[in-house]
Amino acid sequence: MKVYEFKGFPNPARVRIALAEKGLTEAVEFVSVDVPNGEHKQSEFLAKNPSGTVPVLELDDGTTIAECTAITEYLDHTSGETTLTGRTPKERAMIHMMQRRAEAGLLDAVGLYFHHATPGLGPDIEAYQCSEWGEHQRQKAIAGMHYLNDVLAQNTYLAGEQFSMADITAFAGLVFADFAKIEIPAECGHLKAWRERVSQRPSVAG
Ligand SMILES: N[C@@H](CCC(=O)N[C@@H](CS(=O)(=O)O)C(=O)NCC(=O)O)C(=O)O
Repeated sequence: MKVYEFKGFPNPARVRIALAEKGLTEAVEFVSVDVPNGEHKQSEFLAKNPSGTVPVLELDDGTTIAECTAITEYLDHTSGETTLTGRTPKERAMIHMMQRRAEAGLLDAVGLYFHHATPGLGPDIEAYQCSEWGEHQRQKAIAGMHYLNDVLAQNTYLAGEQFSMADITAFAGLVFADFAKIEIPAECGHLKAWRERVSQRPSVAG
């Protein structure tokens, strides 16, 4: 298997954490895509992922899988118990619900702020920007942090008492927030404690 990525970027980090959690890091070849210089928008990469984003998992039979949740589903079912995406119907539903809330309410909101209200990846890649929309997304990301903080006041992890794909998404969202200079509100103590807990995991600490 190959993973096309730009190391250190938030969404590729989601797949790297999932790989490490499943003990599959050594099973893949990482292929660097020069996102800052637009390689992901060239025809050769677009043939692998028409969305023009990283990461992409390429199987040995040539199948290409984009979207971190899809890649994580594949990896989770490739090695051992489905620890990241749920073992029972209820676990799976809760994990997918909380993953989507962390993705839409934090990670993607930070991404939209980055792309629309900052220079983002530069004028050659950011073909369309709307700074007002970007600023709205920054506010949405902060609201998302407060929501996740409230969830973590009741739960050890976002979907309950076990670490899951939802936590990986939220952790990447905070990585992106740091990069975009969106601070976790001081009153979000539960979110900060959860982040510290997650950052101690071998899959995250590296
Ligand atoms: N929903 C996608 C998001 C992927 C994504 O947006 N990747 C970013 C990299 S990251 O910085 O967000 O991690 C990208 O390729 N961006 C390229 C671009 O926006 O031109 C997924 O789950 O993989």
